[in-house]
Parts: sequence; structure tokens; C-alpha cells
Amino acid sequence: MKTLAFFLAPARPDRWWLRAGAVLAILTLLAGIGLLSLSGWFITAAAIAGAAGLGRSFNYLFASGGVRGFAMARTLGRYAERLATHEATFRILARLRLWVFDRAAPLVPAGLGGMRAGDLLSRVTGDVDALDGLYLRLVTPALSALFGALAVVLILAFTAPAAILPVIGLFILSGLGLPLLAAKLGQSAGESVTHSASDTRSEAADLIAGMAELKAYGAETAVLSRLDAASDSWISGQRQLAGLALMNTAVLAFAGPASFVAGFLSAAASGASPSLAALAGFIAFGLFEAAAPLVLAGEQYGRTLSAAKRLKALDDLRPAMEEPQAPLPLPDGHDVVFSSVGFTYPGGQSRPALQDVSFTLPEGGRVALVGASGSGKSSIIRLLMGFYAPDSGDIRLGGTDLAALGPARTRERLSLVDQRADLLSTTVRANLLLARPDATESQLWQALEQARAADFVRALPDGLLTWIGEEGRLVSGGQARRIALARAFLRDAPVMLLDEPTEGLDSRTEAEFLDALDAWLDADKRRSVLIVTHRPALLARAREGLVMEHARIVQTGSVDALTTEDGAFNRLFAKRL
Ligand SMILES: Nc1ncnc2c1ncn2[C@@H]1O[C@H](COP(=O)(O)OP(=O)(O)OP(=O)(O)O)[C@@H](O)[C@H]1O
Repeated sequence: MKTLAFFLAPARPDRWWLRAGAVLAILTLLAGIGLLSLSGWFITAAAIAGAAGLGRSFNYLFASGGVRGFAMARTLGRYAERLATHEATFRILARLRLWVFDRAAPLVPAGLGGMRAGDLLSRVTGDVDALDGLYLRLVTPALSALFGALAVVLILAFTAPAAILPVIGLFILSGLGLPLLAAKLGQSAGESVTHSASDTRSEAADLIAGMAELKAYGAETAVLSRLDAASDSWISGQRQLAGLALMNTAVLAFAGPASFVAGFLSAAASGASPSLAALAGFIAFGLFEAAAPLVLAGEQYGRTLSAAKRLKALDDLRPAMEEPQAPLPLPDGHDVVFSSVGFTYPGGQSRPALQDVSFTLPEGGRVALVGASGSGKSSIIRLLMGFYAPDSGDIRLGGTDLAALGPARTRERLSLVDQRADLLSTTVRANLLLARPDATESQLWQALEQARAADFVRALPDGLLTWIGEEGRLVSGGQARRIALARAFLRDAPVMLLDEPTEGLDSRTEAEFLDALDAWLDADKRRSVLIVTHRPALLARAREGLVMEHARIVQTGSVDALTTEDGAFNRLFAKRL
């Protein structure tokens, strides 16, 4: 219950829609009770009056007007209630989706807190949707059932008091007992539906993302069989819930008339006239309408609760580096200083990724970071980008500790291009605008010119508006890298971080990429670059070199000096340069 209560808070901004929905639901229920009881009483009384020959003295007009009034109120009320509650629910769910995204986004650089991408997708879609059970089927129907029951007690107190106990007793059984039973019986099936839906999406996402590799190794059968198992379990959970729904429908179909009989007989037994006994019976039958949505809420309870738990779990995950409460303003300078930085990946091997790492990337500096695979080069970039926080030592930008600036502010001064050149599956233009949403057309073309990408973008079928495919698969690796570089130029942050940016490119494309970079650096002498590389061509463009071995910086100096010294650098590069 605490978990569900947590999700009432996001409903606050739409509380007036919910309240309007609840009031309309109560009015609709009362109109339904009025319609059934008045028409039941009217028919019985008219029949008795007719049989006794009192037809003319009976007030048909009053009763038939009332029946029409209630019928119209009920129809209009139901329509307006659906509008209000659905409006509220869709607004709340839209806000919840953003809430999930806001919780997940800071986790992304450090790996989604152990979640799979499909699992996150399932939380944003299926789990958020399942919470409609809370707003639509639990809160409003429970309120209307409560008020409906109170109104019925009041009416019966004046008409057939003896019927109060059996009618309310039966209503408690069907409106509280049955939903609780349904919740108990449906809990494990509901949980299974939530989890297996997520597993199915995760397996499907993995299958699609890795289709080429899986096909190449003939390994798709294993993933397909996991997908089959997850989807079988999803279907079986849904089948159990459908079975439960069927059973509840049957019980409800029996309980409705039973309420009528209980109301009628108890009123008649206490000496009420046949028309008043019929009134009591139909009141009980009308009130019974409020029980059905509660039973549905009970059926869905397991699913709603497990979805709420999975969403709440996101709130408990903390990003590896949190934003400070009050981030300091960005300093004027942007020299980067690592001082005795130590870092071990959370949940990774206990071996540190960085140990006692100290170096400076001064304004205007061009520093290459080299070292064997796994020595810790990319970890330096990840810490500087604020994806993780150092365990010891500190990192400063323009003299201010990154912890005090926070990752978001720090990144305003940094641009990152790595070998994956992460491009979104959208147009060239939209990819560029990520770096500067208000960039003009001419600024976009200028950045493309700078990155030596303008010619091929012009030659694309729709130019800037060409869709570049999933993760940029419809452009070549070199073109994708140059679009990413143009994006970094457009951002115009003074510190450029390049992680193996030309890996996999031929030497001509690599030279074009580096010429573009050189021209950008030369245009403002305060611009600096840190290049992680194994490639001699990139080293030639750097002035300083840092050599890493086993998580430590073991050698520093100008690239020329490093090539002549007998040390770690030469062990890595001497043969290649
Ligand atoms: N997300 C992670 N979780 C746990 N350990 C990690 C993670 N990323 C890297 N490591 C470990 O940290 C160490 C340094 O990795 P890092 O990626 O910084 O090396 P690198 O020098 O950039 O290697 P490469 O040249 O192959 O990219 C390695 O031992 C690696 O296994």
C-alpha cells in the first residue's frame, strides 16, 4: 500500500480532474440507484394500483418524469465521468513517463543501474500504463462505492430500514470481500504478467539489436528460445487473469439478483408494502453496480502493485555521480586538473581502474592519452564527463571541483566524440541540433563545413533532412564520425574529448577528420583537446603525451621526448612510429 500511496503524489496536479471524476461517478451511481429503484417501485405500485382499480388516482407523471430524469442523468453522468477520469489518468501517466525518464537518464552513462534496455522500455510503457489501475479503477470507484453505500443507508432508513443490514452486508461482501479475494487470487498471476512482459521486451530488444551478430554466429536459436519462454509465461499469466475475470463475472452475475432478493425479502418480512419492498430490492441492485469496478481493481491489483514496485525501484537507484544541491557557477577558465585520482568501478572487479592519477590539460593544450587496452584511458574520460565520481583525489575544471559543479554544468564546457559516434535514428539536422537546439541553418552548415562533412551531407537524398537510420547505420563509419564531430563543433565547448575517434577509418578519412580538428583548435588558442588513442596519426597532432599502464600514469612529456626516451611509450609505439 505504501508503494501505491507513493504514486498518488504525481496525481496532485490533476486532482481537480480526479475530484470531478469522483463526484460525477457518485452522481452517476446515485442516478443509477434512483433509476432502478424508482422504476421498480413505479412498476410494482402501478401494477398494484391497477389491480386494485386505483389507476386514475396513481401519480404516473411524477414517477415517469423521475425515471426519465434519472435515466438521462445516469447516461450523461457516465459519459462526463469517463471523460474526466480518463483525462486525469492520461495526464498523470504522461507525467509518470517523464518521471521514469528523469530517473533513468542520469543512470545511463554508468549502465542503467544493472537494468536491460528492454526492461527500462517495459517500465516506461507497460508498467506506467498498468498504474491506470490505481487512478482509474481503484481511487474513483472506491469513493463512489462509499458514497453510494451511505446514500443507500439513508434512503433505506426512511423507506425500509429492515433492508439496511442485508443490503449493506451483501454489498460489503461483493464490493470489498470479492475484490480482496480477487486481489489475493490474482496477485501471483499479475506479478508474473508484469515480469514476463518485461522479460519478453528485453529478449526482443536484444534479439533486434544483435540480429546481425546472432545470425553471423548462428546463435539466434538460444535467444529465440528465451524469448519464447518469456512470452509463454506472459501468455500463461494473462490466461490465469482471464480465468479469474471469468469467475468474477459469473459471481457478479449471481450476486446482483441475490442483492435484489435480499433487499426485497428483508423489507417484505418487516412488513413493508410490496412496492416499498421492490424499492428496497432495486436499491440493492442499483448499489451493486458500484461493486463491479472494484472487483476489476482487485483482479488487476497484483499487476498494478508489481508495476508500481518496479517503478518505485527506479527512485531508489542513485546515479554514480549526483548533481549537487546548489551547483557552483562555471569558472571562467577551463584547464582540467586531475590530482591523485583513484577509482574502482562500482560492482566491477575489485581492481582499481585508476590509481593516483595526476595530470593537467591546460587551456590550449593538446594531450594524447595512450596505453595498452584496459589500462584506464577511457575511465579518465568517463570521470571527467561526470559519469562516475572518483573514490579519492579530485578533478578540477578551471580550479573548481567537479563535485561542486555537478555533471550537468561540467559538461557545458566539454564535447565528447568517441569511436561509436552515437547518432540517433533521426535526420542529420536533428542529430546536430542535439548540441545546440537553437542553431540556425547557416550555423549547422558552418559546423558541417568545419567537420569536412558538408559535401557528403549535400549529396544525401534529402540533405540535412535525410534520415540516417538506426544508430546512423545508413551513413558510413567515417561519415558518422564527421557528423559527430560537426555536432561537437556546434556545441562549441572549449574542451574536446576524443576517445579513439578515428578507430576503423581509412587513413584518408582519418586525415580529413584530423585536419578538421586542427582547424577548429587553431581558430581559438584557448581550445584544448584530450585524445585517447592507439593511432600514430593522432599522436602526431598532439603536443603532450600521457602513458598509462595498469591504471597509473607511468610516463609524461612532449610526444617528441616520449619517442626518444626508453620507456613505456616506446614499448607501445616505437615499432609503429
Ligand atoms: N563499466 C565497467 N564496469 C566495471 N569495470 C570496468 C568498466 N569499464 C571498464 N572497466 C574496467 O576498468 C579498467 C580500465 O578500463 P578502460 O575502459 O578505462 O580501459 P582503456 O584503457 O580505455 O581500454 P581500451 O583501450 O580497451 O578502451 C579495465 O580493467 C576494465 O575492465
